[in-house]
Amino acid sequence: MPKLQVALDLVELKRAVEIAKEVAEYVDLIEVGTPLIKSEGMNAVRVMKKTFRNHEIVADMKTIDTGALEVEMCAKSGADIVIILALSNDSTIEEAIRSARKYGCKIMADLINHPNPVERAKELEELGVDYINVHVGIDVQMLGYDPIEILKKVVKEVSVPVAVAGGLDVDRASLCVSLGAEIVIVGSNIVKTKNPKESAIKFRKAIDSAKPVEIVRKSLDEEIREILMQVTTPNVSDAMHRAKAIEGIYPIIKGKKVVGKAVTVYTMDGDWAKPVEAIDVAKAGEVIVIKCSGDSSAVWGELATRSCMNKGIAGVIIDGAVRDVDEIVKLDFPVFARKVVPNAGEPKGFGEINVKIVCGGVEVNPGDWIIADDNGVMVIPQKRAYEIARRALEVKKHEDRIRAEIEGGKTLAEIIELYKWEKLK
Ligand SMILES: O=C([C@H](O)CO)[C@H](O)[C@H](O)COP(=O)(O)O
Repeated sequence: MPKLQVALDLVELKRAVEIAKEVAEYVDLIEVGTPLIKSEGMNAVRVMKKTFRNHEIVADMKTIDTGALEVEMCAKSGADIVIILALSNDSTIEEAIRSARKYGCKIMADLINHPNPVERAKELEELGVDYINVHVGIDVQMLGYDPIEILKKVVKEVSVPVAVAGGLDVDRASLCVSLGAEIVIVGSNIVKTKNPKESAIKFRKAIDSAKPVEIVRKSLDEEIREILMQVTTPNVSDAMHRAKAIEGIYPIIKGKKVVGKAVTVYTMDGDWAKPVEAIDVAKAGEVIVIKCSGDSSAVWGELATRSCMNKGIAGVIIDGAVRDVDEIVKLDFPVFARKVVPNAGEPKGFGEINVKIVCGGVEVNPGDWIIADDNGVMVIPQKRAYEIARRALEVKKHEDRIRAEIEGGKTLAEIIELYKWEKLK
């Protein structure tokens, strides 16, 4: 039977124990994740062992040196399996194995970031590791990779049990088992969900009735759009290390959300020629972002909005002035602007379409992704759009779980151990 391992990648031990209690019935192995070990040390392993006597406890040390010492520490603290890095020198792996045999635990070698994972897996088997873990780490997952293709190759080459990890969802977990994985490791998609128990039950079912599910990937743009529709501008800002929104630009209609690639416009105060011409340039689902040299006369109004809607444009962001807002509200179309005025300017045709602009202190290039909601307008550089969208989704998942814990009656400071994590001076 395939085994399910929950990876507790948190930094707070109390929360980790609570989540582990919620899911214990449905998982076989409980992993003290690397962040938890770094935050709480061997005490985390001890507490997990004492709390979950019927489970195998895995210490994700990611050891790369002093194999014997690190394995000894973990084994004495109650770990049944210690994860070391396949990238380690052979002597570290051999020392870890010797120590494991002496202190009575098993070694799982993690292929994370190894340049030749299939060859290394064969060597690791020769060296005598007990498990091989085909793993794509969290940062690399954010670039769009998963462990499936490497897993397919590794399972054909080794006979030690193979574990798999790396942002697995229920379908991928099921697929991995059908491909031959014996341990499925799941972190985020159990631990960071609102209801870890429900999520663990879904994974349990999926791996116990594993099927070769076909994973159909959408186009990159479709994936980005789909993810951004699920998150908020605060999630995106957090994912970008608290990046700022376009300053001073807010929605004309509250409760609207805009997601799409930017068609940029530079124009003079009140000169509405280029903004209106941009409607002909933009494709359905795109967002027109207009930088005006001033905001005393409107460059946008009701008729432009109607024209925009005919083309299926997702929204308009104006670093300048708009008018006819009563009509725009009736049309229910998302327009964000710096200022509302009654007077329009003249269509003179100064400016450019699809050039670099700077709106409210933020650079916007054609093709950058825009996400706008009641909090403001965030710009995501095109090159990093997929990664930032994925990271924003992780932020959202983390918040979903914290929200559920607040609903359980705790304070935010308690949950995230705020006082402990204040910067030491
Ligand atoms: O090992 C892990 C990662 O390197 C952080 O320590 C994770 O536990 C592993 O990737 C499983 O978590 P998800 O990828 O979130 O499922």
